[in-house]
Amino acid sequence: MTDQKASSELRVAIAGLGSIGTKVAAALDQGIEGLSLSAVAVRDPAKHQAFINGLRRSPKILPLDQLGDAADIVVECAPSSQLRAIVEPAVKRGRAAVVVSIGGLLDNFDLVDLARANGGRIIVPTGALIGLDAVNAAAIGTIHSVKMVTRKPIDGLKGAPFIVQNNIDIDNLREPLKLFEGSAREAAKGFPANVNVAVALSLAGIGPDRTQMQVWADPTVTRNVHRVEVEADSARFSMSIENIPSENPKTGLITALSVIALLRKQRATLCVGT
Ligand SMILES: NC(=O)C1=CN([C@@H]2O[C@H](COP(=O)(O)OP(=O)(O)OC[C@H]3O[C@@H](n4cnc5c(N)ncnc54)[C@H](OP(=O)(O)O)[C@@H]3O)[C@@H](O)[C@H]2O)C=CC1
Ligand SMILES: O=C([O-])CC(=O)C(=O)O
Repeated sequence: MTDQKASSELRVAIAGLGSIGTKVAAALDQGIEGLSLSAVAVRDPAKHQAFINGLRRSPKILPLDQLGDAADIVVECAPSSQLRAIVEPAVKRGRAAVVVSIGGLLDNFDLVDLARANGGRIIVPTGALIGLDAVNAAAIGTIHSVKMVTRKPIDGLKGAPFIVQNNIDIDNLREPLKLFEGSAREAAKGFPANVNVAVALSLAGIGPDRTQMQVWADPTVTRNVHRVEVEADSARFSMSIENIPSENPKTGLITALSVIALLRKQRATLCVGT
């Protein structure tokens, strides 16, 4: 009986044990109905040994491309540069890949076809955003426009390629500065660790070229603030979220919780929200 139950469990692997990955691993280890943590991939095993030893049941440590051998669901929690190395082998094996570095998917969109051809799936959590359920629903009808404004504290933006390439000094800002205005696709190139939310929003709605966004460096805020306005034939809605940064100042604390909530839904009897 116990064995039967265990074998019907969905095995979950996590790629990357940083701000998001450690919280998702800990939640799985503490228990999510019908799921178990089977494997992790890390760049430097020694760095993460203490964390792994602290788990109740030690997962295997595997290379990125072997996670799909050990899991039904592979959760990508690494930099976007690693997205392809994580998602490609998983979906080739017909596994589900949960992707948080969703900005990285825009240049690797063939992975969606690869997943389709092999019975795999690519699942994007709402992450650090809000209201993708409403955007999904509105997209069944016609969405006329989606506009998003992101404001982040200086620490959350440091090192973004757009800032470095344009030689913008944000360290001494005293008031908010609009850094960027354009499409979600262009924003993802300039701010790959900052606007995954805009790409998720765009894929739920009218796509990365029609989704308009602004990025502000704002020394007056302490949270990562995202405001979205949607105009559709079914509804008009505005949503905003003020994320408390995690130990990684670019990443809001709620992101890991969103992934955990998504995993909980995989086997939950009562599911709320689309
Ligand atoms: N969708 C959304 O709403 C959001 C998405 N994000 C995105 O989620 C991703 C993860 O964010 P976060 O957890 O804060 O990032 P962190 O930098 O805290 O963690 C990333 C982890 O990936 C590890 N890593 C890097 N390369 C590899 C590799 N080759 N193999 C295995 N592990 C590797 C790093 O290892 P090491 O410790 O050795 O460097 C690090 O532990 C980022 O791309 C971020 O932009 C963030 C916020 C919101
Ligand atoms: O955490 C946030 O507020 C959003 C973020 O970094 C991202 O979308 O990449």
